Amino acid sequence: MTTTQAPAEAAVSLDGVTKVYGRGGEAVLALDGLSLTVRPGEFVCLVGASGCGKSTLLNLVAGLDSPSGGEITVAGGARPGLMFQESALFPWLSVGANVELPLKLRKVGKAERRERVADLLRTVHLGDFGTHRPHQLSGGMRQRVALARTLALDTPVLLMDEPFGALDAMTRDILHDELERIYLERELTVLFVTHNVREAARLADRIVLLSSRPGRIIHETVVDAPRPRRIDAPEVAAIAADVTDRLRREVIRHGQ
Ligand SMILES: Nc1ncnc2c1ncn2[C@@H]1O[C@H](COP(=O)(O)OP(=O)(O)OP(=O)(O)O)[C@@H](O)[C@H]1O
Repeated sequence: MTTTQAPAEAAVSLDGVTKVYGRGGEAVLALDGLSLTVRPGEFVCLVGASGCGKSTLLNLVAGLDSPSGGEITVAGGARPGLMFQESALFPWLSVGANVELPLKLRKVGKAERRERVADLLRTVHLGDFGTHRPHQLSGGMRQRVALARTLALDTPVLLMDEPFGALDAMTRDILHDELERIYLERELTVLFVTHNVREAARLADRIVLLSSRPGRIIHETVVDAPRPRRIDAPEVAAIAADVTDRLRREVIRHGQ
């Protein structure tokens, strides 16, 4: 595994990262010499056609899999927190116990755990739901719990793989506001995968567009519109339209 100390100016860096699944005639080249530096406190959204290697990239940075070539560095050697489209909560545990789990695993004492869980649930506006079970919550609330659980890891780097992809537009909109508030308050670094170009323009400091497989970076857009942005703001729409055009050209070029 090539997760080592990142240079001071990078929270996450990928240097010439290649990922091949399988071998021989069956081999799939998912990422092809991809280099990317994410600065501390930066919010980077990754967009690209289906199957271009976005989840592969996040899984490699999360340390769930190893690159076939190249190097990945994460600041401080800390393991980033990872959130998916599915909340992946333990259904037999209460909301509070789900959030408490990372603290328990780190052997945080009972009194401090209780305090931290209450604080984290308040942070995601679920202060009154600690004793509920995940199935009693809506999809948006479950993603809030998943976010609280990820924050309990105390990691400065958050990796998010389509975390709001299964939610309705209104819930997603509210969660954009919540995530942005938490990201700013806690000075997090976020690497966020999405199919939704508008969502990327709403949230990102920088949108990184990947080619169709094998994934390479084909364009980067710096989004300097002030925060908070509305998803229907003209500047968000203009950026989304530009990125969508580029993505469409790439999908056509690739013959999908
Ligand atoms: N374990 C695996 N074994 C073989 N091929 C894989 C494996 N995981 C992913 N792939 C392939 O690697 C490519 C990249 O997959 P990945 O899931 O990273 O893409 P993605 O951009 O996240 O896709 P989507 O947008 O559809 O979620 C795809 O062609 C996929 O089929």
